[in-house]
Amino acid sequence: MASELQVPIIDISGFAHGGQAQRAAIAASVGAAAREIGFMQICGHGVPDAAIEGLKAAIDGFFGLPLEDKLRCRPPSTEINRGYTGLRSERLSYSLGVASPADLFEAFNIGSTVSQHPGVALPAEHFPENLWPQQPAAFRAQIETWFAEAGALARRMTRIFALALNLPDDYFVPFQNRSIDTLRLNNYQLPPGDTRVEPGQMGMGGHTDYGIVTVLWADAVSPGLQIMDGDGDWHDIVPAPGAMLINLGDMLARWSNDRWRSTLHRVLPPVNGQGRLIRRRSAAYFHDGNHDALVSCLPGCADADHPPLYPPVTVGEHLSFKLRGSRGLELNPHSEREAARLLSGSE
Ligand SMILES: O=C(O)CCC(=O)C(=O)O
Ligand SMILES: [Fe+2]
Repeated sequence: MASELQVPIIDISGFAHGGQAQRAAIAASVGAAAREIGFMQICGHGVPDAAIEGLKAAIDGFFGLPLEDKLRCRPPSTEINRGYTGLRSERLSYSLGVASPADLFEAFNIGSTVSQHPGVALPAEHFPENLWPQQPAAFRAQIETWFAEAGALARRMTRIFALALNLPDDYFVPFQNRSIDTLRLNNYQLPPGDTRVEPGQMGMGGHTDYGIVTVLWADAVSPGLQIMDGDGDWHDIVPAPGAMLINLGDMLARWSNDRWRSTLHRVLPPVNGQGRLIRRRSAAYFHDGNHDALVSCLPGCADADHPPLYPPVTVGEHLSFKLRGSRGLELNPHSEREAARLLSGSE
């Protein structure tokens, strides 16, 4: 049985304008959560309630459309991480090279585009234009507001991370000033009467997030999100009222040589123990870093007893392998460490 794990709640409101001691105390709490769990709940995050209400309305409005309207927002190929992806079309565990049945979520993806960076040469594959639906009318404005708020919070977190790693607070800026950022709106909802769940099938299969940091808004619905601890046991996570979940991605695990965790997580199928359908929503903002940022072990995170665990990789290469797995359904052969953790975990 999965038990609930206390994910620390950290108030970061004093970070922007607080004194040195206050900033150091916040960085110490964030560093401890990054080391011990890889997930934290942030309050004092500065994201207005109205932006959260707008996000929820946009999710409800879009996913409530008839299927044929949603299918009109599908990208021309799975290589384009934009627009609508239907139920049972992705398999997140493939991003780690682990086979599983198709995931029981539908999603809508939005991201940074080439046109937002005029005069900068960026690879179109990582910055495709967005595929906005015509309806609901307010969707685009609500989602663009959320994208800006979550992106600002992600960048605020990277300053705190830098201090917690004994680096200047702007250390990560050269790795993130043209960052590939994507927002995935997730809707875990089976159509009425369709309670088919295959053995091992998940709402979203076990995976780590691919980039630097994820800002996750999620419904306080359980069973839902689970994270794996260091012993391979899964724990239910329900966000505290008003808190935003923050989890570290693979880039911070690689930079820190696994001192910090890119925690495995998954979402259980949207059906409760009695076979009743339960709906759950989430919005994951992935702050992934510049496509050409070369990520290798940070100074101070390796020594004779702790040699670097990962070869250097660019953000762009890493994302391509991961997305070819989860979206293209080609098992990723480059994630042995994380795959071994997923396979050794409890059911
Ligand atoms: O739905 C959730 O709570 C988690 C979503 C997630 O892990 C993701 O989109 O990467
Ligand atoms: Fe995730």
